[in-house]
Amino acid sequence: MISPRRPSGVSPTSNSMNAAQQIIGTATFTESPISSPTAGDRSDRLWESSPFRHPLENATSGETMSVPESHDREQDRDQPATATPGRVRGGVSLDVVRGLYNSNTGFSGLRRSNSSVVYPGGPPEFPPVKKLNPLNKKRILVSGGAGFVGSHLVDRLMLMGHDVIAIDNYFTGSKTNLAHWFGHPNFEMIRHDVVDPIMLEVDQIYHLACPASPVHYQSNPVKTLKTGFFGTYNMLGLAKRVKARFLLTSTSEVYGDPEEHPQKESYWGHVNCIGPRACYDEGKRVAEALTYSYARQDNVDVRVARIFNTFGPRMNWNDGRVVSNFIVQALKGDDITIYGDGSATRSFQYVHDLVDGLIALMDSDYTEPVNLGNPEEYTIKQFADMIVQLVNEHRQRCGDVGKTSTVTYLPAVADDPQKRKPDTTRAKEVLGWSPQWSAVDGLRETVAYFHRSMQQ
Ligand SMILES: O=C(O)[C@H]1O[C@H](OP(=O)(O)OP(=O)(O)OC[C@H]2O[C@@H](n3ccc(=O)[nH]c3=O)[C@H](O)[C@@H]2O)[C@H](O)[C@@H](O)[C@@H]1O
Repeated sequence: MISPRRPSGVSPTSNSMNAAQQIIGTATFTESPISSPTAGDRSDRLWESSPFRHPLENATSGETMSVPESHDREQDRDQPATATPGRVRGGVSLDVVRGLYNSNTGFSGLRRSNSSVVYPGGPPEFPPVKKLNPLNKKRILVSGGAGFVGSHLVDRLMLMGHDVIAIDNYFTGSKTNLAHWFGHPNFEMIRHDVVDPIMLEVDQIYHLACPASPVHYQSNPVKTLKTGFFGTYNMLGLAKRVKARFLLTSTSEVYGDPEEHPQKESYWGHVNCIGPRACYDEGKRVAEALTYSYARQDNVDVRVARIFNTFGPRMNWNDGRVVSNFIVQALKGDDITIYGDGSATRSFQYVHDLVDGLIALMDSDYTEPVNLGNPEEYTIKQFADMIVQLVNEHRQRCGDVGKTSTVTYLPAVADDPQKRKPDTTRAKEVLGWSPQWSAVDGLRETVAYFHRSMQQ
């Protein structure tokens, strides 16, 4: 394990003195929980012990869902994630989190602040953030904060009561994803491209900025490589200067088309360094190399998450990745486009699990790479069948009659990894983290989100 040398007197977990400490010294404050129906229980790990309902028997809504016949549950027996957590990390209510991406949120900060400088309808209404003891309140930078994963991370950190600065160049991110925080005193949004340096005072840096969809990152491969190298270099330089803890969001793509299955963190990978995916895969590999070089040479306090396929609300319709492509195609009744023969495999994790894992990793002492993914593995054909079935069931519930999609096979894409499944033993051991959402359960919410977005 790499153990960066720290200045004496700085504990490994406290990082450097946080911004709040610098301002208010040692005054003591009492933290108050967020004002939600379930407020009062502030355990970060409540979801780990709660007797949650099985996701396929949603007692609240009365909905039931059948597991697609084509998916062999046996293959998941090592990691059955079959619970829908009622809360997510940070003692935050899942209902509050959901409210931030569902249209009927009632949180109208942007609308009201824009209506008039004197707020005729009252002051802006924001989602309920925790009031943190300033000793625990951190100033946190999220690069790529307006993107799909970044915006969910910003939501969570804001609800937990931290000061959050999001930077984004809006190449794939969108201001709309964070509009509910505009004007909040704990939040700042900066248009900035990480390939250029930026000066900020922060305690923690979550470095997410980089397009992740093969369609996007291959559209400008030189820019993708610049983002991988210079973006990470600039964020690490900032971390070094202000002694912030730095977390790199790396990827399962560092394993390339793997010859080891499932993939452990110790696997060095099988990447074609001159292929069409190299701009992303090698960009992330050099980002990891830079990260550990700064740790060894300059004592930067680093964390590295290797993220496996992730999906959820706020994915772009035109993202180009398999989850959004298949859901949009199925909702429209269009053909489901399988590249190749459909035998390639992927393992899909819901975005809330990923955010839980990122925060757990940042707050841990562990400095080596950690896989964050859901080991539930599907062939792409199984996945297509499952999406068609989930979309049909959703439409039936909504009384929305539509054409059922059929599958069409297109030529395989170059260097497409043939199998992918995370070994999450390390995350379980060092973070106490494992996915809480089954793919089916997350997909059900995602299908509902895309359907609502289409109707709007
Ligand atoms: O979703 C992610 O998190 C990952 O997405 C991509 O990796 P990849 O697994 O290739 O993602 P997809 O483009 O979603 O492809 C998954 C599989 O579905 C197939 N696919 C995709 C889209 C489609 O319309 N049809 C289809 O058959 C692909 O050929 C591939 O076999 C990125 O390269 C990763 O960095 C990122 O972490």
